[in-house]
Amino acid sequence: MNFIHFIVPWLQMTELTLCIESPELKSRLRAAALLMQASVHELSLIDLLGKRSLPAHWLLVDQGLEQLGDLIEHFKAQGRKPETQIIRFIEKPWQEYVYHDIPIFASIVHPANPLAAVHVLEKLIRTKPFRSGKKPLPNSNLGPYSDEFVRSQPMRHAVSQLQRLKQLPIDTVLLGPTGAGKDTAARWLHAHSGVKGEFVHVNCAALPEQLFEAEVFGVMAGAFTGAQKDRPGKLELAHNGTLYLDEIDSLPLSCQAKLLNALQYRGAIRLGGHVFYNSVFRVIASTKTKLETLVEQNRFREDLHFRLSVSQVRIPALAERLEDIIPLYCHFLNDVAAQFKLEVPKLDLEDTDELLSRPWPGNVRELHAFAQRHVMGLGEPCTVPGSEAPAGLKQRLLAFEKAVLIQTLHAHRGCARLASESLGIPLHSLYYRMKRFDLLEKNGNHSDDKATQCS
Ligand SMILES: Nc1ncnc2c1ncn2[C@@H]1O[C@H](COP(=O)(O)OP(=O)(O)OP(=O)(O)O)[C@@H](O)[C@H]1O
Repeated sequence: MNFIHFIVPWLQMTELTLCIESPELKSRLRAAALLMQASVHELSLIDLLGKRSLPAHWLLVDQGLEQLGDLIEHFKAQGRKPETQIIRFIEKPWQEYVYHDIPIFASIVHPANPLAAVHVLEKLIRTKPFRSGKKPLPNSNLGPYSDEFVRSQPMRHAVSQLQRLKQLPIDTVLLGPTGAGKDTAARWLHAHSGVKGEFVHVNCAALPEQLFEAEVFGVMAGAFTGAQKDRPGKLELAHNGTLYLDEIDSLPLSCQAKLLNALQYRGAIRLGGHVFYNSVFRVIASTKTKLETLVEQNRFREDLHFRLSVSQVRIPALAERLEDIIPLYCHFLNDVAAQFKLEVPKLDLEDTDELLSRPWPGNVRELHAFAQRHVMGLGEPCTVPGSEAPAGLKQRLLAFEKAVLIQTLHAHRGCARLASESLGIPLHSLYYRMKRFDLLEKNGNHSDDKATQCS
């Protein structure tokens, strides 16, 4: 009730026109208007088309884009620029991302109750300009769990668990399919944990069994041929920080026993050494398969599973996160376009349908790659209206060459020397082409220093 008392005096001055077909939505909005004590008119689309100018400052509609287009054309034909702000109610969140030429001030997903309607209207009207129909979201600083793209229930649940766990120094297992965002979650937990130490990544799938002890526990000089210097292990490096055991489901049983001891006693003895060292760290482990299942199949030690699984968070597959797909995709389109100073492609309903109907076996990683290809115009992921291929063969070849350069530079993190080697062209020739396509600034430092660092 406090909320209503607070906003009512301000909203009393608001004039709303409802042009709403859905009876249910109409009654909710009427109730909302009553709560707001706003001045309300109700008009059908036909009534509106019969008028010479739009009637109120705020026009609330639930019409399709076609009818809205007719409406706008009608007022344009009258020689008047409609000054009314249109708020469109939509059924599904992703419809908001369909860009069009209709000047819609904002889109709201059907509010569930009158109070919610008051809340969204108040917020929108106050924060003008909230979102234009054409411009994608400015999102360069959004964290991975921004409300903008955590809309689905399974992901919201995962994020709320991560929020709870972030400052609890307990070991955590992240479960999820490839590319779903386990690494992202682990880094986020570390970054928000408030600890001073490092985030130390151990890729258990890529670690040969024979090197496990040397890598994880460290080595003393002379421990084996080639061990010329003392080298700290990952366990030591993670002191006061986080030890991230990526793909722990791939760790051989023999290594699991050694790891269990080290986790139990929070320390180890370097290979070839005699002194036990202690290390304080939090363990985060990621797995694609449930550890319980691996235990049942005798592929994972039960005691290690119990040791690690103090808490568990499941990062859902993208296919379970339908509501997140379009906002995430728009975020990636923006980011990639900003990174390479390219145009942000438009999306239409067909694109969104395609994005929502794909199975996404590679999850967020695949969606990201899809957005990269889309921005660079490589292998059209969706039909993009208004982005026809360049007319002549020469232009097409040039566009292709530019896209290949951008992709290669990106793959080598902007290192010109590695990119030139990968493309099989001399460095000076790569610089010449980068200059020609105005790519020199876009990829940051391409100095020889940088090139040397990349070796
Ligand atoms: N919430 C998110 N917001 C933005 N980008 C994300 C998000 N989740 C994942 N990504 C991106 O998706 C890609 C894959 O994510 P990540 O490496 O975290 O997945 P993973 O589950 O650890 O994959 P794998 O099991 O194959 O190692 C990365 O490029 C990451 O930046």
